Amino acid sequence: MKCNSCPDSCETKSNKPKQKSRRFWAKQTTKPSPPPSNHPTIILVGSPNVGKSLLFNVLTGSYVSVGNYPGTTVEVSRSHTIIGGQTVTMIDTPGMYSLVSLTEEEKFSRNLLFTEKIDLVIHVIDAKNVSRMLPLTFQLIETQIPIILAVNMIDEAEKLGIWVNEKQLEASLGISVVTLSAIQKRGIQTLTNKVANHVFIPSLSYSY
Ligand SMILES: Nc1nc2c(ncn2[C@@H]2O[C@H](COP(=O)(O)OP(=O)(O)OP(=O)(O)O)[C@@H](O)[C@H]2O)c(=O)[nH]1
Ligand SMILES: [Mg+2]
Repeated sequence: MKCNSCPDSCETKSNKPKQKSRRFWAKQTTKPSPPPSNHPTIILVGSPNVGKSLLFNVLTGSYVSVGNYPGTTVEVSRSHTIIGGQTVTMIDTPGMYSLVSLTEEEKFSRNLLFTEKIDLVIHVIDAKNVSRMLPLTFQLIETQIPIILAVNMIDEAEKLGIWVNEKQLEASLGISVVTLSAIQKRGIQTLTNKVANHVFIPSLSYSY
């Protein structure tokens, strides 16, 4: 559209090239689900900026972007890895605060839980803000998909004098809990042991 009061080169509102919003980008790049494989599927979910992608990289040896700001991940990443001697499919997701989702990214993550055959959810939370992140844990428990609560960033929490009692949390929530630091690779072996127990020896898992 031409602007009547300015030279031709003027960019009126409607002439301006439209920028791709992050939501648009997320919509376009999230790949459709691949055909179902026989491997157990494990999905990493949680609020933005809690370390899901770094944990995904540590667990799978892949490289997906990690950044110190919420919303780094805008597309779903998948990778195969060996846990307990067997192949599993691991999925990294955009951050979400709630299953009652509002943003496009949150909807992607939530929909994956209900459209794919998920064998285990790893809910990643920040050890510095456990109580703030538990509402999503409760919502995930309600889905009845087996769940492990991964309390990440214990290195930062410890510096602040915050100590997360894994056993106490397990007892009060009735689910497996692992405290870890993805950046220091602490707690990773405990996590993979618990993942293997859930996925390959379901009788050893918690029942809700
Ligand atoms: N100190 C510390 N930093 C961590 C740890 N895990 C992740 N981080 C840092 O936290 C920031 C966020 O990590 P990401 O893996 O991008 O977080 P995310 O949950 O994938 O974030 P979104 O993609 O926005 O949902 C990065 O700067 C990581 O290096 C940890 O255990 N300790
Ligand atoms: Mg991420």
